[in-house]
Order: sequence, then C-alpha cells, then structure tokens
Amino acid sequence: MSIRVGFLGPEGSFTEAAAKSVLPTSNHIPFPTIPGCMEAVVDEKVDVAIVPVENAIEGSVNLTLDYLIHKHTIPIVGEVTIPIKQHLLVHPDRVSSWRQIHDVYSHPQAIAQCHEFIMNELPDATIHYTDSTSSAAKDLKENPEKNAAAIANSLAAEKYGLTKVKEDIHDYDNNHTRFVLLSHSKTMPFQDEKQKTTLMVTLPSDYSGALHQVLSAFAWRKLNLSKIESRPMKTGIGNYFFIIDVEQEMDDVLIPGVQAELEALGCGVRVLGSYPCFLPENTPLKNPVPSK
Ligand SMILES: O=C(O)C(=O)Cc1ccccc1
Repeated sequence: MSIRVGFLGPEGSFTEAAAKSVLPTSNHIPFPTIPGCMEAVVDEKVDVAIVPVENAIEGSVNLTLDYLIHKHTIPIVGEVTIPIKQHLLVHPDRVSSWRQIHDVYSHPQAIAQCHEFIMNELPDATIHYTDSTSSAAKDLKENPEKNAAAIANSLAAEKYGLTKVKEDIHDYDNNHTRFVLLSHSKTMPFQDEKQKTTLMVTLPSDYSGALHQVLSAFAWRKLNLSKIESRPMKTGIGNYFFIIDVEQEMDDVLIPGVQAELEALGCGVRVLGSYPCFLPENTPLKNPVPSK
C-alpha cells in the first residue's frame, strides 16, 4: 500500500510540489491548513505530513515551529528544499487591466517574499492573507467577479485557469523553501547523503552565559550547526525555546554527549528528529559566485 502523504493544499501549492519531489509515488492528500496537516498524522488519517518550515527570504514559518513545539511531538523524519518562484495571477478577463486590481490574495510568506513588487506595482491594492498560495488561486477561479490577483506558482495558474501577468515577482532571486516531513514511522523511502538532527533546548533561568555554554557544548565537539532560532515559550517575555539544527545524524557519542552536558547545566533538551535532507536534482541553494 502506498504511503499517505498529507500536504498543505489545495492542489497547486508549493508544499504539494515539495511532496511530489521527495515522495513521487505516494498517495498525496491535501489539507487546508498547516495545523490541519499535522493533526492528520496524529489522527492517523495520513502516514506523513509535509509542511513548510523556512524560507530563504522570509525566514521561519512560525506556525509550523510553534505547532511542533507546543502542540504535538511528531518526529521530523525528513527535509526537502525546493526553489520558489512567485507569479502574479489573474482571471483571463483581467489580463489587460491587471494594474487596476483592488485586492491581492496569498499566503503571508508569499506576500512577504513579494513585498517590493507589491509596493512598486500595486501600491493601492489591499492585501488579504490566505492559508496557502493555491487556496488564493482557487478562490479567484471560483469568484471571477472579484477585481483581484493571487500570488502563487505556475502549477496553480494551470490548475485554476489563471493567467500569469507578471512572472518571478519575488524580491530576491535565491528563493527556496525548506519543508519538513513529520511522521511516527521512522523510515522514509528516500535517502540522502546529508543528515540533520534538530534539538529543542530551554535554558535555566537567571544563568549568565547560558547560551554561550550551550553553544560551546557543540563547538568543542566540532558539531556544525546550520540554524539556531529562538521562539517564545509563551510563558512571559524573556522565556525562549532554542531550536538548533546540527549537521549530522544522531550518533552514539557526540550528540548524546551534548545532551548530557546541557542537562547537567540545567537545560531542557528534546530531540525533534534526526533525518535525511532531500534536495531535488538541479537545485543550487546559493546564487553562483560572480566570476571576476
Ligand atoms: O502556500 C503554499 O503554496 C505553501 O505551500 C506554503 C508556502 C508559501 C510560500 C512559499 C513557500 C511555501
């Protein structure tokens, strides 16, 4: 039986593209929201959920991080990173009059990735946030009377019969999004050379130099970190969780050693997952260095 993969839908979202790049032969099932997608794993409606976690222009997807930290402890079992190209889509009847549109609909991350474009080209338009880019596109198809545009990808344009009036409207070229796969089943049918382990760390209160000591535990073991992010514990100003990505898989010595050292300092440590990182072919993550 093929794996049931829940993704942030409806069809035509970037998350669907990410899901199909890493698990092409699975049964892909759309869910309207990021929390809904995660709940589907908890309720065993799907075997894996795939949700966006970080964008190269806009940074972390806080809804995903907070849900992972506060609501459900579903292990991260994989990561996939894909290029993101945002386009301005309108109903075919509005192609020649797109500069007169009143409303722009999209996911908050997409709106933020196209902030300069909107400011320069559609300064008077009202912004409306949607649960996904594809739901914005679907809504335009279903309501052709709206004098509006959606920001979404080519798949959504095709799927919902909309016209791309401006292509590649994201403000920076090197636009990528990282998605995580969440599942209670440990093995996923893909492998990659690159592995990561994500830890969530809380610091003891009133302890000077605590974060420095946390980082030292990784540094002297020569464990490379690719990301450190703080999120509020939601218990009061100044209380944070630190989410730390280590560039290696869980082992028997080094990461357990970090964990023991941090716990001895009074920190709380939770392993959110140790997983392979999938990069579809021809996905350079950085702009090429210009030749002299
Ligand atoms: O809304 C989508 O299509 C998503 O999959 C979330 C998202 C939004 C913007 C950039 C990358 C992913």
